[in-house]
Amino acid sequence: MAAHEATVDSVRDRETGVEQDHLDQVYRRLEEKIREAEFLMADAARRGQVGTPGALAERDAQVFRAGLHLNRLNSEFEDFLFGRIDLLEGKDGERGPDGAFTSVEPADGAVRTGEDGRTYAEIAETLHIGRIGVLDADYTPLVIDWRAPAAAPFYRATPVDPGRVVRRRVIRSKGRKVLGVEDDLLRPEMTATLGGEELAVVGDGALMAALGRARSHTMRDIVSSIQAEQDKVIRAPAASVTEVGGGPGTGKTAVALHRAAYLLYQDRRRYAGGILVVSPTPLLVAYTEGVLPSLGEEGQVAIRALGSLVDGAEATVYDEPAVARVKGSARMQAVLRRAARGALEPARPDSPPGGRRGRTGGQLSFDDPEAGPDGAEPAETAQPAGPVTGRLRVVAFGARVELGPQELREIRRTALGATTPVNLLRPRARRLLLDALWAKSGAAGRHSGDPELAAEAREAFDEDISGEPGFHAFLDAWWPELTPRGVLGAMADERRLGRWARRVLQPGEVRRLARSLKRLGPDGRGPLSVHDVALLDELQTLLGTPSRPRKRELDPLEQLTGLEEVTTFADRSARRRPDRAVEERAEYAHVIVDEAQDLAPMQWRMVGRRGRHATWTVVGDPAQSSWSDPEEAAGARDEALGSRPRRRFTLTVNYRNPAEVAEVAAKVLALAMPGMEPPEAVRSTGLVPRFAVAGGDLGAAVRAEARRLLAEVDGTVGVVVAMDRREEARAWLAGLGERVVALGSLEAKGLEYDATLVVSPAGIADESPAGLRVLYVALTRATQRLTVLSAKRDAPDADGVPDLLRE
Ligand SMILES: Nc1ncnc2c1ncn2[C@@H]1O[C@H](COP(=O)(O)OP(=O)(O)OP(=O)(O)O)[C@@H](O)[C@H]1O
Repeated sequence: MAAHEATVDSVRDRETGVEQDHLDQVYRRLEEKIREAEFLMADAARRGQVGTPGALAERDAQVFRAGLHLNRLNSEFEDFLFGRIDLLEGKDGERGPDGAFTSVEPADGAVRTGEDGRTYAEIAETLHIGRIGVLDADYTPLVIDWRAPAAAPFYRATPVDPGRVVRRRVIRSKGRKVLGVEDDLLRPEMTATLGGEELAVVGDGALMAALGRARSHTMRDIVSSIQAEQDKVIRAPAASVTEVGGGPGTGKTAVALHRAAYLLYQDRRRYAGGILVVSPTPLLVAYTEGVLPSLGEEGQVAIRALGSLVDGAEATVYDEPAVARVKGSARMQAVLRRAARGALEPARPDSPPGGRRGRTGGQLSFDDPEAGPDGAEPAETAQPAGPVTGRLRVVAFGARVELGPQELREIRRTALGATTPVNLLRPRARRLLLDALWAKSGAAGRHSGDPELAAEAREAFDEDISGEPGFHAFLDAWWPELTPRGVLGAMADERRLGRWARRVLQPGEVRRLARSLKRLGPDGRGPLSVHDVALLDELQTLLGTPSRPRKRELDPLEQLTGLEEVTTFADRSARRRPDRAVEERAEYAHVIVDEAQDLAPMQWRMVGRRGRHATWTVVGDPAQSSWSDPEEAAGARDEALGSRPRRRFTLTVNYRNPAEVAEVAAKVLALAMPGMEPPEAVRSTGLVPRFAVAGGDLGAAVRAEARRLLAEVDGTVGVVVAMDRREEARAWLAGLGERVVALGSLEAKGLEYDATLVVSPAGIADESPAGLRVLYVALTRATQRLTVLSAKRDAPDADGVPDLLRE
């Protein structure tokens, strides 16, 4: 036995040494490339001193390329090299651009059958797979980029369909040191030789080793162990819409992120238009945002939480479920459309119209246009008259001309008759006012016989009136520039909101919505919820932004030399905003939606606007949806994705939860979505979930159980409570260290922990109509251990199993 172990160890050491030699060779080559890049930089600097425009432009281009190259080479990734495949001879002898042979099928004579009936073959090609491709000086591939076609067999080959792959090896390394190797034999029946020696096989299960590893608060890439069904999604063609379904832990998020890196590799030029990854929560953004840099991709991908999609807005609060249901509903479109127009009118006679930007109006030479007894629209004219009354008076051609409330109302109605965004209608409104004043002045009649004279007189009239400060002040107050936040703030007035929501929302819904929007304050600047952000985006579209002349401040040196046309890579990098690698774009070339099942209709509209001309990858699991009206959301999703053809994939294996945890979660799935099959858990740990019951002091019980879990696992512990218990739970866990976090049920989405403590399942299930699905999410976060802690309302049995989780 001891002798056998010694042999295994020596094979392992020898094979580790083989890979160490290869990695050393790779680093020698990388060092050469770094020296080349540095030389290019220095050379470019010399050219810069020559100073002719041609030399400067050339310098810039060279510095840009060399800088990019250096950046990539200098970042020493963990697991830079992570894979190797040993291949049979291919059918045709052609090499691809990465230097590897292209054929997938073995050549006819690649495998011999011996007299003993066994099969034999010689390995014809060995490829190493890593995060970026490296060619030797003679163009032989030292490392193949994981996204290159030649790397696909590393992920795709299975014993049933091995193609040319005989042995697949996962190499573990740190910096420049190879730590170990793990092999899979794809043709175990075959005796294969490499350089005359029989192919060695080391270890079993690189995937299992990866899955068993302790978790931290950031997600790792899965580049060395992507599974075949996942690889198909990652490499699916970019065109139109790719939809990916699959239960918890099947790798949907991981696959979506790897797909972003793959698409950039495939067609960098096309995706220079940017890739947007939309995540439901900032916590999930923080958890996932390190994955792309670890794959060597940063610049073109923006990962944004739903509450951070609108420039300048950041959601910091949650709405209670009943309010969220109203704000997220597609019905809000109609309410916002009316609010965007209705907010032009003052709420009260002594206050400016809702949401106006800028000036206060000062001494206005006009009267409140909405006052007067003859309102054709009683709802909008219900404002009592006040210090500002409803008339516009100007002096033209020495005579007073006046427009009364009814005329002004007519003019506004005509101006609003166009579908153009409200703020962009101001010039039209101004023109209509001038038309009306002109007509009323009677001047048109005086020149009726001479159109040329009439046109001249009209021009002079317009100039006169427009030049009057009183006319400007009137226009500013009567048709102010509205802001989305301002309109949202105006909707906090229940009476006005009631008018705008008539026949769309129920009175109870209006009351709840207005109450919630009070948080924004009268100017709309208060804290926003995730759902408010989608409303702001809708309003932005309805209101529009009038164009303003842009001032660009020129560096005095630039003015002298015209040098602003020539910048270096370093200049541009320095100008980049430090907090956001990618400038906020209005639209993207590809949009990836993670946890798509959670998007409310208004959020789909917001995301849809960012991908009107994009290709899409949409990943999600309906069984985990926290949105209460899936049908309404499906309609909005269809609208956002349009008529593009769809390609659908389903991931079937749960890589996160051990079978013991998955079994408990499946009980809730059966209640939440009867008939839906859970994904199959890939491993089992023998660690049965614990059921505990809290006595009188729930906080003490949570703290004690969290302590116990912290002692049992090396990594993280997530404590999931109902949303309204979040603050309390944070206090319960105070001082227990950074490995443990308290999460509201909606915040647990997409995350995972070594151990999870789910507190009062019934409390979570009763939170909203989607509560059971939210509970299913909570129960599927653990990679090793799960404890369910019941309170009285959970009606636990003698074993502590709550009512919801019993057979
Ligand atoms: N091929 C793989 N190799 C190693 N780990 C994997 C693999 N596929 C998935 N995992 C791991 O499984 C866990 C779950 O993956 P991920 O979060 O992407 O799943 P998900 O389908 O998005 O889950 P959920 O629907 O619950 O959010 C992660 O830790 C991920 O790294």
